[in-house]
Amino acid sequence: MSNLKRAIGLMSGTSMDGIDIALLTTDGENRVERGPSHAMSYSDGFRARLKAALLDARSIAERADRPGILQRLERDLTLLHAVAIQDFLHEYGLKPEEIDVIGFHGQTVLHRPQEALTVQLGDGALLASETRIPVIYDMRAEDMRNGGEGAPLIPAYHTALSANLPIGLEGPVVFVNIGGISNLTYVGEDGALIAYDSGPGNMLIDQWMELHEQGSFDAGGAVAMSGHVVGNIANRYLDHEFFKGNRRRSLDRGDFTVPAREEMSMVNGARTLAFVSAAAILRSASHLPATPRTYIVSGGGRKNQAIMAEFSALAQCDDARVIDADNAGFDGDAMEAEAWAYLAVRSLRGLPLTYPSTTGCDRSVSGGVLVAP
Ligand SMILES: Nc1ncnc2c1ncn2[C@@H]1O[C@H](COP(=O)(O)OP(=O)(O)OP(=O)(O)O)[C@@H](O)[C@H]1O
Ligand SMILES: CC(=O)N[C@H]1[C@@H]2OC[C@@H](O2)[C@@H](O)[C@@H]1O[C@H](C)C(=O)O
Repeated sequence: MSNLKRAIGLMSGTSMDGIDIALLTTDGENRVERGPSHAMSYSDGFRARLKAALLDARSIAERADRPGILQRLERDLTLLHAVAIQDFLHEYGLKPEEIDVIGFHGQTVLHRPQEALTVQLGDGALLASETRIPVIYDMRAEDMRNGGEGAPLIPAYHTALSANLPIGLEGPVVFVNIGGISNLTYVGEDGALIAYDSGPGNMLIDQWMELHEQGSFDAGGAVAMSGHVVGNIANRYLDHEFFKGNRRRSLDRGDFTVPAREEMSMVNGARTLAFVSAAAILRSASHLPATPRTYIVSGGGRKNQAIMAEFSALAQCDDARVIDADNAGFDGDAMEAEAWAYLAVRSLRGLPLTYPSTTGCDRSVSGGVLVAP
C-alpha cells in the first residue's frame, strides 16, 4: 500500500504577520510533490493582540495554562486557521475528504527550552471539527520531553529537499530560514545533518520600524539601503553569549531586545539590524564541522535587500554563495508551511521529527498529537 498522503501545512511564525498555508503530497520520506500555497495576513488589530499575548504568556507555569487574553485568543487564532483552510480548499477546488491530514503549528507565545517549556496557541480539536480533516498539532513538546530544544523542526524537511538540489550547487549546503528568528540546517556532503537556531532574523528590524511608526517591516530593505552600519551597536548584539561556546540552543523572541530609539537614526538602525541578522548567521555557521559553500535562503528576510547584500558579502569571504530558495527551485515563502505538512505525515507514520543533531534531543523522536474530526 502506498504511504503517499495529501497534507496541508499551516504556519504562523514568530513574525506574527499571518498564516502561511501549503499543500504537499508526500510519504514523509523522500517523495515530495509540492502543491499550491497561500498567505493570509493578520489584521493590525489581531497582530496587536498576539503581541499583547506574549506578555500574558510570561506567567504560564504549566503548558496548558491560558492566563489573561490567551484563552480567547487561542480560540480566535484557531478559527482564523479554519478560515484559511476553507478559503484554500475553495480556491483549489478541494474537498475536506481529499486531504489526509493538516499539520498545525499554532502560534508560539512562550519558548523556554532551559525549563523544557514551549507553548504554541492552537486548539487542534477545534480545528479538526471546524475543517472535518484530521489534525496533527503540538509537534514540539515530545522533543522537549526527550531533552531537546523543541526547535528547529524544519530540518527533517530540508533533508528531503536536499535530495533534489539543482545540479552544480557546491556543497556543503546550508538551508537558512530568515523569519522573525533565523535558523540553519547543514547538509554535509557525507549526508550529515546539523541544525540549530542562528540568531535574530527580522524581529529586531520589525520592532525598530514599529518604534519609528514606519509600518511593521522594512519593505525590500529600502530604509536599510540608505543607512550605514553602526559598528559598536552591531557588536553589542554579536557579542551576545548565544553565539559563544559549543552548545547551540533555540531562541525565544525575548532573547534579543530592540535598541533604544535615540541610539541611532532610523535608517542607520535599519541597516545595522539587517547587518546583525546576516552576521548572526555567519557567526552561528562558524560552529559547523565544515565551511558551507552554498546558503539557500527562505523566509521573509530574503526579501530584505540589505540583509541579502550583507549576507552575500560576508559569505564571499568564505568563498560561499548565497542564493534565494526561489532560485534553487523551491518556494521561499511556503517552505515552513510545506514542512508542517511533511512533519504531519511523518508523525502519522511514527517517523522521527527531530534528531540529536538537530534539537539536541537524547534520541530520534517523533511527536505531534493527532485529533480526528
Ligand atoms: N517584502 C519584504 N521586504 C522586506 N522584508 C520582508 C518582506 N516580506 C516579509 N519580510 C520580513 O519577513 C518577515 C516574515 O517572515 P516569515 O514569514 O518568514 O517569518 P515567520 O515565519 O513569521 O517567522 P519564523 O520563521 O521565525 O517562525 C516579516 O515580518 C518581515 O520582517
Ligand atoms: C519555538 C519556535 O516557535 N521556534 C521557531 C522560531 O522561528 C524560527 C526559529 O525560531 C525556529 O526554531 C522555529 O521555527 C521553525 C519553523 C522550526 O521549528 O523549524
